[in-house]
Amino acid sequence: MSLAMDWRALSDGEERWLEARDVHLHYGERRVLQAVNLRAQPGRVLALIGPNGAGKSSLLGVLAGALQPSVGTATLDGVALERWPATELARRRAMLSQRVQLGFGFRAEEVAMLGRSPHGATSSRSADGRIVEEALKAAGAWSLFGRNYLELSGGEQQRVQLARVLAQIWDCRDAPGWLLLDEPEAGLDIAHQHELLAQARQLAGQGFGVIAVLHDLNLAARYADDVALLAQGRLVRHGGREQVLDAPMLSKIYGLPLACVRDGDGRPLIHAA
Ligand SMILES: Nc1ncnc2c1ncn2[C@@H]1O[C@H](COP(=O)(O)OP(=O)(O)OP(=O)(O)O)[C@@H](O)[C@H]1O
Repeated sequence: MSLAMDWRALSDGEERWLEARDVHLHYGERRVLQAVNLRAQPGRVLALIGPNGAGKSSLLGVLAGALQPSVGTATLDGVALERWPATELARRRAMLSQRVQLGFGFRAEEVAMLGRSPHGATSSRSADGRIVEEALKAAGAWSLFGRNYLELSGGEQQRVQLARVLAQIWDCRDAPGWLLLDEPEAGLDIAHQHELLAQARQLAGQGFGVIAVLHDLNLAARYADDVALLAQGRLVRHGGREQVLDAPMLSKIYGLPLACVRDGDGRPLIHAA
């Protein structure tokens, strides 16, 4: 994989992060997020965890610029997301949503090519074709080349969608790209779950910022650098995975007795006690 990351040469003083600043979000009368302050750093994987309905997808939507907070703001590089030109923002961050419906029988590579649409004026067809090939390979979807998307299994479709979002931010050059994943492991078998998150880790190693909503605490323990725990719309804890994946705290938040053991590499493994 070849990714140019000239942004590393930028001065340390630059605000190169994705941030929620005092974010409140309401759906009508329903209060979904309250006073959330969260800063995600490029080069790291941040897992958003918490019970059903805690507000994880909503927060991801705010950080993607897809949802406008009722109060507060989300910023990229210190600039409010709503002030970013749509095309510029699309080149910098890509979001893999939980359920992506497609009405047409596109082939897998055509779906991945949709990720290149924000680059129309600045990228050649041959460059786009090469990037789509690399993205399909990175997403474990190269074997699906030529297949009708509507005839793929849910997990196969998920891998093609991952290729689409990878293709969207593949060639970020001037600043770190951001990959926002909403329950990316849903519908994937265990091998592909680990493959996807290993890929996310690899991208973080190359300077991308990755934020993933994860229900599986052990995937978070294995692949995340940082973890943000949400409950009832509030950010309960945010920090390194060792700090946040704390069995007593998680037991309280999830309402289930949980215990923590260590795997052979010393990483926490959370299980029902
Ligand atoms: N479009 C909407 N209209 C009204 N309420 C909504 C809407 N979307 C989400 N909600 C509500 O907002 C709250 C937070 O939802 P959200 O999907 O962000 O939670 P979550 O932590 O991602 O949940 P899950 O783990 O179940 O996916 C829930 O109570 C949900 O019912």
